[in-house]
Amino acid sequence: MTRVKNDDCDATTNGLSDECYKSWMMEHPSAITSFDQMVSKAKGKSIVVFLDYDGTLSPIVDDPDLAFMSDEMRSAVREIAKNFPTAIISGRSREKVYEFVQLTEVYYAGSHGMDIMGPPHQGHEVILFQPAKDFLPAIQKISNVLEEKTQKIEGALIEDNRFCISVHFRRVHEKVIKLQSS
Ligand SMILES: O=P(O)(O)OC[C@H]1O[C@H](O[C@H]2O[C@H](CO)[C@@H](O)[C@H](O)[C@H]2O)[C@H](O)[C@@H](O)[C@@H]1O
Repeated sequence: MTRVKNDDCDATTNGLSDECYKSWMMEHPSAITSFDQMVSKAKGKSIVVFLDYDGTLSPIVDDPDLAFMSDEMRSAVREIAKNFPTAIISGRSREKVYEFVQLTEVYYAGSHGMDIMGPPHQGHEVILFQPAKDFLPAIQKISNVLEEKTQKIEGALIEDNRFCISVHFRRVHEKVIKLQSS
């Protein structure tokens, strides 16, 4: 198969082309289908596990407040964290992800990494990393503008993720989205 250079693979409104997607998959194969290769490459190396939350540990649902994780999934993550340092990275606020996950033994990176907290480790206190703290007033202003701009759009929802903001349009009718973008 011909490899397509990453520079030639910009995401378009239709997503990546088949060619680009296949090429990307060659470089980033599924851990499930390449499990043996992954294990052999990991030999002698330190392994750290990074997990996404929405759509990975929880199903995608219409209401972001109802994206609950199953007990089975929670147990699986707990088992992973017993064996490897484990982090959950999310666009959500760190507090919200913790509310869903409820595990003290993992690292949480909320707001796309702008709010990182590590578990207490070998007598040390929890690690907290919040590089965008000074920008909170500006982020709040942006949130207010977004609230104002979207309040008349039926189904639109603003989610305050502390160091970043999500504008949800999953429940906005397709016709309204087309109208707004034209
Ligand atoms: O980095 P992630 O943890 O994947 O966060 C990305 C966004 O996830 C959430 O939104 C997505 O899941 C919702 C619940 O299933 C769904 O309703 C929404 O349409 C998805 O985009 C979260 O609510 C956002 O704040 C995150 O940015």
